[in-house]
Amino acid sequence: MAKSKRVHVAVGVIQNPDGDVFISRRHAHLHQGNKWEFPGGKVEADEDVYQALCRELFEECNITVQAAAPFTAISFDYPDKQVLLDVWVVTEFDGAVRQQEGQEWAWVPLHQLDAYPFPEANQPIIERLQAQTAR
Ligand SMILES: Nc1nc2c([nH]c(=O)n2[C@H]2C[C@H](O)[C@@H](COP(=O)(O)OP(=O)(O)OP(=O)(O)O)O2)c(=O)[nH]1
Ligand SMILES: [Mg+2]
Repeated sequence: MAKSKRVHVAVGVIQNPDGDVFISRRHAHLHQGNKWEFPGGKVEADEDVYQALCRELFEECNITVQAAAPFTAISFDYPDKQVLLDVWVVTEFDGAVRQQEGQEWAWVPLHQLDAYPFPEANQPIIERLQAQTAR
């Protein structure tokens, strides 16, 4: 399949002061439905990935991102879709995180992320987050 078919997705890792990560459960009818996800969505034609991250996190979580750092990028081929997950750690934001799209949500300690079924592409993201805080 042509490389141009790959969907570029901005993904945000949002942590609270305890280090717990905010995740939501994808609606059943969507691609990778019922799996848990980090907030985010597709980069639109008129924006760069950081703009997409800010827009998606406002739309989905009601926060205004003030600063974020690139964390990792995962290119993954599902049988039905090719994605590039452009993952950022949100380091500063205004507002209180609130799921805006009726999805189930949770704040989860890093070591408990394995208990939540994520899309296959997320596995290296989760491992890397957990490795950072392993002691
Ligand atoms: N947001 C997000 N998407 C993920 C993750 N892991 C993963 O494989 N994906 C995939 C699922 C989808 O194919 C794609 C993101 O699409 P999306 O449905 O969230 O896009 P969007 O928010 O722009 O939604 P829409 O406007 O198309 O309704 O990336 C993840 O952790 N977070
Ligand atoms: Mg989304």
